[in-house]
Amino acid sequence: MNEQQAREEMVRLGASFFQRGYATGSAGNLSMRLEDGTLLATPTGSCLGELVAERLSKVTPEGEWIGGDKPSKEISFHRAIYQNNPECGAIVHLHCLYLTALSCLEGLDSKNCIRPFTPYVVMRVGDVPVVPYYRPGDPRLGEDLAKLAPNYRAFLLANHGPVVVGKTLREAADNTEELEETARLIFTLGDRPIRYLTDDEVAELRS
Ligand SMILES: O=C(CO)COP(=O)(O)O
Ligand SMILES: [Zn+2]
Repeated sequence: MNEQQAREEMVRLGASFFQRGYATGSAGNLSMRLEDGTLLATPTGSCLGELVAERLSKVTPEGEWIGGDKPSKEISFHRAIYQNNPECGAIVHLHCLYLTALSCLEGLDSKNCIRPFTPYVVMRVGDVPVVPYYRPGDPRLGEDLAKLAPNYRAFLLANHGPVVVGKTLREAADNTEELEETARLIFTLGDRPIRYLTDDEVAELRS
């Protein structure tokens, strides 16, 4: 995918998230790694429903802003993930309703906040560790994500929302939606006893 195609894909998927209620107001940010290693990211304060291809931010892997509008305040955690996961080609961060609600619960398992009860999360994403709460834009988000990045494809920022990686923006978007639907199932099931997948069932999905 060339740079122009990447820009158009980011605008299209941002609008798709916004139109379907996964993104509201100016919350959330998206990024992609271009073929030459530079990063394309949504500008700070931008509405994902109204992105403009020519105004998307360009940033070097070292963090220098080289084009477009001022990048997201979370660009440092996006960079931290790219630097520590060579397979990562795109990142989605949203404040979508159910995953953000999950991120506000006490007592989450910080190694994996979504104990498997449906197969697709296991097949597409795997375990989802929790990053402790820091204010948006805090450099400690990047420090913690840098350590987790080599081993996971999604993360939940406590009291904030999900961060999901993919080889492509499409893959990161699909995985975000899978996780959001799973969080919705968690709240839909509520206090009813869940039959979680057994260790053998999870192992079969991972193999
Ligand atoms: O989600 C956000 C902060 O966590 C939005 O911030 P930006 O508008 O700077 O991308
Ligand atoms: Zn955020």
